[in-house]
Amino acid sequence: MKTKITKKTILKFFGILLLILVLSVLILFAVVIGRTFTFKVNTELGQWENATTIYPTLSPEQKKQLLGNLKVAVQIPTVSFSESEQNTTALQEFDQLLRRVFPKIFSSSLVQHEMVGNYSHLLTVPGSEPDLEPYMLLAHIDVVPADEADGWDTPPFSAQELNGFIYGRGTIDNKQSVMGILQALEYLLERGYTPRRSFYIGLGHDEEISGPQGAVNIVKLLKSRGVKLLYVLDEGLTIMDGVVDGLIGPGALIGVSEKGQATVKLSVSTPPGHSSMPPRESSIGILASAVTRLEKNRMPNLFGHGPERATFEHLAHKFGWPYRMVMSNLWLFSSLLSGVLEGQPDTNAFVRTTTAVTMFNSGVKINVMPAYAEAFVNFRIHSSQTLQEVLKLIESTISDERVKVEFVSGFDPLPISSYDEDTFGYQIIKKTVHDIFPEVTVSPGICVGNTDSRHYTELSPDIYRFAPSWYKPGDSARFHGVNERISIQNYEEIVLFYFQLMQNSDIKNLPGPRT
Ligand SMILES: CCCCCCCC/C=C\CCCCCCCC(=O)NCC(=O)O
Ligand SMILES: [Zn+2]
Ligand SMILES: [Zn+2]
Repeated sequence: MKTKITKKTILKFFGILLLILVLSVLILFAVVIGRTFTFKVNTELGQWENATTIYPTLSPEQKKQLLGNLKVAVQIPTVSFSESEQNTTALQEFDQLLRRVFPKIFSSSLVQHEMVGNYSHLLTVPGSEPDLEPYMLLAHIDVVPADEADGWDTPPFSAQELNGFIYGRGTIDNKQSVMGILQALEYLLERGYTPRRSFYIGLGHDEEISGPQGAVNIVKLLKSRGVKLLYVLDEGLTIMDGVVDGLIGPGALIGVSEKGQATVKLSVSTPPGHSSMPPRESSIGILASAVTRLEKNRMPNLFGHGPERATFEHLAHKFGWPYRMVMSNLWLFSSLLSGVLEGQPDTNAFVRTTTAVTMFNSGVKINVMPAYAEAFVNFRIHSSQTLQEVLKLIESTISDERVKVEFVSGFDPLPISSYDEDTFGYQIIKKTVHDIFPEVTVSPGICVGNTDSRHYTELSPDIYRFAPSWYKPGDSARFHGVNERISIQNYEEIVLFYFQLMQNSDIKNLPGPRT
């Protein structure tokens, strides 16, 4: 039998096709809108046990005292330049400062204090209930170098006050945590506090050069004592305010992992000669092209392959329209968001392995062709890539036999700590943020820099990187840059945060989800 294709059948076919198309668009639209108004992964827990026996407040005298202590801490130039270039005089002076300004801690029969690796500090505070697993707070004493000539508004080790801020190297990386943790403990001890849950405080003196003497030896000592930690909290991410378009109110990002690293040395050797008869390409030119290829061909955008997706999903309900629709529907809009994020250096660091050419040396005289040129490139590895994968990509991107590529140092990204409703450390940090900063939304994040806590993986699966410093537009340039500063009010909040965290950590069990 022959089928007859009439005009009517063709119109009918297209009619059905159009109907299917319209229906699909309507369904898609309904799903997107439905999720936009109902999507919330950031759940709150139910009724918390009250562990706050000492209310977090500061008297005017205490505010004056804690500020004075921070200033003196910033004035001591505890600079780490390299393993062989550390200011050991300053580190000794810092030790004396701690003993002087925290007399309760250093005289208390409760607190055990040990020096590790010569200048790092380990404090042990035993709890009244030894069965409760201990936790640990980390911070570091050393700072990166700072030169007033780079454009500081005040000398970097003067700790001067300007418009309600203390300026100085270390004010956000990381003396605010060192002093904040100890100040909180000092005030708790003054008010007769004894913890239920034991805890440790580790203050490294060489974090800025990877912690080979400080963190590494503290971990060795704790391991030799069979210590296991419920959670670890170190420096890291901060409270973002006004830096994420569309986010209503501030967001505290708790680093649940940190990026890996790879540092490679690139070098080119060519015969030297007279600059009046140069070859077509010099060693500098060949190396410059290789470095340019690395900068131009960035590592792939891997948004959604690591915990950075969870960051936006946990904040989704706090975004205004139309951002909220995007964040609640990343199954559809992930490439849109990843494209926007790669536009700024700080958000770009979230979505890919970053490439930073940090050193470039060559040449001896203006009329001599350079025999040798070298450059160092520092990569920060995204959670979903490995060191080996990155090294392969570097080779294939350079793809020039004249350029020697040598591996200098590196490590894989750190394991991802859990951030679900049953995870004690994450939930205690989140609760403490809410106690001290009620307007802040808490979300997991990836720490883009490295911290001493990366040495602690054998002691605990749950390592978090967060300090409650405010991070506002323009602040990214202050980390290791010029005009590092902290507001006086923020430093008071930091002391109260640790004061409350120590008490909150005394809670025995987490509440179940809110019903
Ligand atoms: C939702 C996205 C918002 C993006 C905001 C960017 C987050 C940046 C916030 C804080 C800076 C992170 C510093 C981390 C500590 C670094 C410690 C350090 O310097 N270590 C040495 C090293 O990494 O070389
Ligand atoms: Zn730091
Ligand atoms: Zn640093």
